[in-house]
Amino acid sequence: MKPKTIQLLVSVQNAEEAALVMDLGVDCIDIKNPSVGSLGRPTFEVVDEVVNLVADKVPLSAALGEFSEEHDTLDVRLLKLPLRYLKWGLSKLGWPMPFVNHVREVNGFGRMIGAAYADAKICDAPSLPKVACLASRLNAPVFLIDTFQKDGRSLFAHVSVAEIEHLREMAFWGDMELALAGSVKWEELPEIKRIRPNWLAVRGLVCQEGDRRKPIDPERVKRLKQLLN
Ligand SMILES: O=C[C@H](O)COP(=O)(O)O
Repeated sequence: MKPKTIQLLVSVQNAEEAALVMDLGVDCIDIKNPSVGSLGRPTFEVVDEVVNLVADKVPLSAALGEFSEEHDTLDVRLLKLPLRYLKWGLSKLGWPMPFVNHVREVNGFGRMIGAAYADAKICDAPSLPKVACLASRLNAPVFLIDTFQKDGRSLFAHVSVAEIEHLREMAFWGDMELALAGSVKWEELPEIKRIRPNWLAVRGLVCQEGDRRKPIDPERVKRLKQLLN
């Protein structure tokens, strides 16, 4: 039996990049503002433009920012858009009840991703296993491991392969898909293919010069797609 392919999610910062990666056949388009953080929130206007452009051709996701600092300023119109996935960063989140209540209030069950930071200690976020349990209880469709600090170090600088494999099992029993992200590098792709998450989520890797704030380079997307197959 042919092993399942790892699906590719690419984070875009505007409709132009969304059109580009849609043509290149990515499996999910994530909308974010990389210049304001790991899960930097895009404006409603940018998300709306991407939604109108992509329609229902490719599943969409949007980053909402860091819950502890930005949930008061969320433009609720974002939640009404047809986005398959939503993700809040959980840095500085001590007691998770306000987050749990928020997911209930916005009826985010089934589309709020459990986004965990591999460098949780640096940003005072709940640990990876804690987010995995929380996400499963909130009926999250996906458990994502990303990095908070975009300082050139990938998720593998903070979490071992054995830990990721354990988390993959937790995700499986929690009925969630596993997504890996966090400044992933070309030379780490064989390890990622060996771990075989459901999703690989990238931004920096497919941007010009590997810089997540620069525009997406189509050649890098093509190369990544080839290497994942
Ligand atoms: O959702 C995934 C992130 O956009 C990953 O970004 P990155 O590859 O620049 O760390």
